[in-house]
Amino acid sequence: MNNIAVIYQSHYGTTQKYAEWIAQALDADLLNRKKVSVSDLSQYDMIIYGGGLYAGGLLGIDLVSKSKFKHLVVFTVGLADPKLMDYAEIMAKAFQNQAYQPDQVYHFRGGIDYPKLSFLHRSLMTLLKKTVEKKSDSEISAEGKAILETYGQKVDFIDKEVLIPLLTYVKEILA
Ligand SMILES: Cc1cc2nc3c(=O)[nH]c(=O)nc-3n(C[C@H](O)[C@H](O)[C@H](O)COP(=O)(O)O)c2cc1C
Repeated sequence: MNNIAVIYQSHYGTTQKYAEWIAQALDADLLNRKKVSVSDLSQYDMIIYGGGLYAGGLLGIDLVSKSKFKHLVVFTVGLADPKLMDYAEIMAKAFQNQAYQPDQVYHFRGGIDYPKLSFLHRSLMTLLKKTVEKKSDSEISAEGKAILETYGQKVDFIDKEVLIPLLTYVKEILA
């Protein structure tokens, strides 16, 4: 089997959980983005990078968005339902160099646990909720909808099954 690194950046563990499942299924190295630099990655045939979505940005993506790798697969983990989301703007911001894009991108749903949020994150969510509430129904984005539906609660949408397309793709490419 080829050398694969699964790298993640996660504040509250949902992205980390998906990364752990992927690494386990592919017998890959699991690395915390905060503990690696680009030079550590040259030994791998494939990099699978996963980051949590925070205020429309993909955590830690600069690690892999500026250097070229043999194979790069990216996954995002957010609160909004991926079936309702348009990720074009997020991915355009994450990969500003149009000439270099990941081979594949996947979007998974995480969760949120309000009592566990940091003061800063909880304040931000309160602010976001107030902004969303001022909008008319037709103006509310998928993220806004998810904030209103889950505000103040503990919700967990993580699901191992959603990884099947990513795992199938990687196995085919590196077969
Ligand atoms: C301050 C804050 C901002 C967030 N912004 C977004 C967002 O823009 N889009 C989204 O889908 N989810 C957003 N979320 C939800 C997180 O992406 C979600 O909780 C995810 O599962 C977190 O991943 P982690 O547990 O790996 O940190 C936000 C959460 C917080 C606390």
